[in-house]
Amino acid sequence: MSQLKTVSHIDDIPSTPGKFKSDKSSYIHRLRIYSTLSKLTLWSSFFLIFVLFFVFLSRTTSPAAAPNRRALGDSWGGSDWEKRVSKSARRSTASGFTVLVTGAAGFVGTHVSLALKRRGDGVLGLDNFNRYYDPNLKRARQKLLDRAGVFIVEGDINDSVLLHKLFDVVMFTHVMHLAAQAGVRYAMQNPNSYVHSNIAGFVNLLEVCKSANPQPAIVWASSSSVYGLNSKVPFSEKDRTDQPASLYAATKKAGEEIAHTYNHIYGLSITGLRFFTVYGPWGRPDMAYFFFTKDILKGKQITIFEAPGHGTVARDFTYIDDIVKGCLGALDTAKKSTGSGGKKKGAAQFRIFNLGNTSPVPVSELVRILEKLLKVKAKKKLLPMPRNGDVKFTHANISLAHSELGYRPTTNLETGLRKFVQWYLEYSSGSKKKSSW
Ligand SMILES: O=C(O)[C@H]1O[C@H](OP(=O)(O)OP(=O)(O)OC[C@H]2O[C@@H](n3ccc(=O)[nH]c3=O)[C@H](O)[C@@H]2O)[C@H](O)[C@@H](O)[C@@H]1O
Repeated sequence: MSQLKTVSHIDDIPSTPGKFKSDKSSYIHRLRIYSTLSKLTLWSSFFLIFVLFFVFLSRTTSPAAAPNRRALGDSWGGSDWEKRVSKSARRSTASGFTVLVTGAAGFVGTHVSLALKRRGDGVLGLDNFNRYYDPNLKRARQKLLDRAGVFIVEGDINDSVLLHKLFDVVMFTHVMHLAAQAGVRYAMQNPNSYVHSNIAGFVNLLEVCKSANPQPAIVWASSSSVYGLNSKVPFSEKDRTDQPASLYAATKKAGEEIAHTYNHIYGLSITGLRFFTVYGPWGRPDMAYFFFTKDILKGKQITIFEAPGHGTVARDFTYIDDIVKGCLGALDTAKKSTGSGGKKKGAAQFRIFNLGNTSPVPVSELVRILEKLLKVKAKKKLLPMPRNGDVKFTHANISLAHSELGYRPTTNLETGLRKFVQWYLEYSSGSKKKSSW
């Protein structure tokens, strides 16, 4: 009924709206009011959504949002906390550095923090203890650092309020930036976490460093994955890095470019280190050498990727102690930043180095060594390398790191894996009940 009515009234609306006379039909007049009202409602809704969107954006990006995040669970602040921070950052030798290590509960972060503390530098850790892999392992590393006198602040590099606070409490001479979303293949499952940590988090950290007074020198972890689909080996720092094979690689490459702008505009001294498949005790359970060990011991099948035409996939596996030496070499040769309070005062150092083993090993050989060390035959399945971010091989040219940092890796894969397996067996037997890995 009502539909019919509406249609009949619509028939009354003149075809030339400009000539419409209000006194001709009160119904049409009402219709115009309704239509104006509904337009108004529509536009006010748009306006409201627009305003809400910007309120949301400012809360998530501005430093003012951080206290709310604190209320939701971050655990920092207070005088006891500040005392712990200062104590951990206190160096024990007059010439020592004061280093903020981001990602300190991570694999490389733990080893670098321990090495710095051991030689007398002041070290403060920062880590968000995310769940990318078993947090129990991160907590175990935290205990190790705690025993060595390194305190890890729990927080995210995206929290600028926290970062500013740390720089208020401690005058850092250096930042060793190792916090990142790692892993090549996981980038297809959770791309945003790479943008969040490796791009947004890095920019946030650089923003705080640039406005610190004095500015610290920064050494940070890039990746061998920036060489992407390059086929010329060994990979040199002079080679192109514009064909990444994964989003992970692309975010590390973006990090290198971002670092350059902060060096150029603000005078921050920045050194990027391209790590080549780092392995060793306290390593990452998401990496092949680690889960191959676990699966071989459990009698579970492992998958070995092959390049097209049954070709070999190889990696320049680099032992953690060699990487630590490279990191310390980079810190020791880092020149001071030249800016202060956000203003550049002169050109600052900008460097990029490969830190590899310069001796690539096929993945099938890695498995053979593990079988020998574990005394268990692996159940192997060969599969063509999926198109999920992997590259066929990596191989570092390390002559630049050798001449500038004194970097000289000394651990071959078998020696390094032996140390890893020894640690793995001890750790897994001690933490079987606590951990899921
Ligand atoms: O050097 C780097 O830049 C990168 O090294 C590793 O990445 P990746 O070399 O891919 O290390 P794994 O994931 O441990 O893989 C090692 C090798 O095992 C192979 N693999 C992996 C998984 C698997 O199930 N089967 C298999 O054959 C991969 O194709 C690769 O050749 C790290 O995971 C990255 O975070 C790091 O930045």
